[in-house]
Amino acid sequence: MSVKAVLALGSNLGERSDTLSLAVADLVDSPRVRLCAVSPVVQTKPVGGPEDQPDFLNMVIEVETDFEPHELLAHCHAVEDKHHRTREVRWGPRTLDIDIITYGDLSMDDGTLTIPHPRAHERAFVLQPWAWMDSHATLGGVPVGELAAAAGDFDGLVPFEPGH
Ligand SMILES: Nc1ncnc2c1ncn2[C@@H]1O[C@H](COP(=O)(O)OP(=O)(O)OP(=O)(O)O)[C@@H](O)[C@H]1O
Ligand SMILES: Nc1nc2c(c(=O)[nH]1)N=C(CO)CN2
Repeated sequence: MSVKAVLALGSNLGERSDTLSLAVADLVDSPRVRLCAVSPVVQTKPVGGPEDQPDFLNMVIEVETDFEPHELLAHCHAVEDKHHRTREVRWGPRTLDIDIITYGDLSMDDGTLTIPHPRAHERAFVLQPWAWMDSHATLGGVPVGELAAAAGDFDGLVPFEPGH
């Protein structure tokens, strides 16, 4: 049985825009994942972690998949690893981060995987591109555009214009 899932991607090291494009292609380069929707890319101020790290590019995608949640997480980690993701500093700079935001209407927390993502509701860098991708999307019953506007990092977000 297939389920719709929302994935959030972020990059603040290297060729950020290329990395996001390649990562989307890698994520859907599986017969078990189908791309349904892609958000605009936004440039965002880093939230948490070291203050001197570069700005992020962020985006979200919606996929349809028959991966179980942990299989999908492993698939995301494999794509992160392909793009040389390292894990040294919590919320530190990274070439690529992929988070599972929602998986159908599943709610789970088994210590390794929490769905919906536990910080998504307070992150404009996830919520605003999501609202632009899907104007009807809700999280916890609230329109994601409303959550984005109320998020502390909303003012640090601008549409990304390649070449600027
Ligand atoms: N919904 C989720 N999506 C992705 N990873 C998750 C999720 N829930 C729990 N995790 C766990 O979080 C671990 C750390 O993930 P990661 O290194 O991407 O964190 P982070 O991006 O630095 O911080 P944050 O979790 O705040 O986005 C993963 O290995 C995974 O086991
Ligand atoms: N702007 C921005 N800040 C972050 C991001 C991110 O993707 N964008 N990811 C984090 C950990 O997942 C922590 N902080």
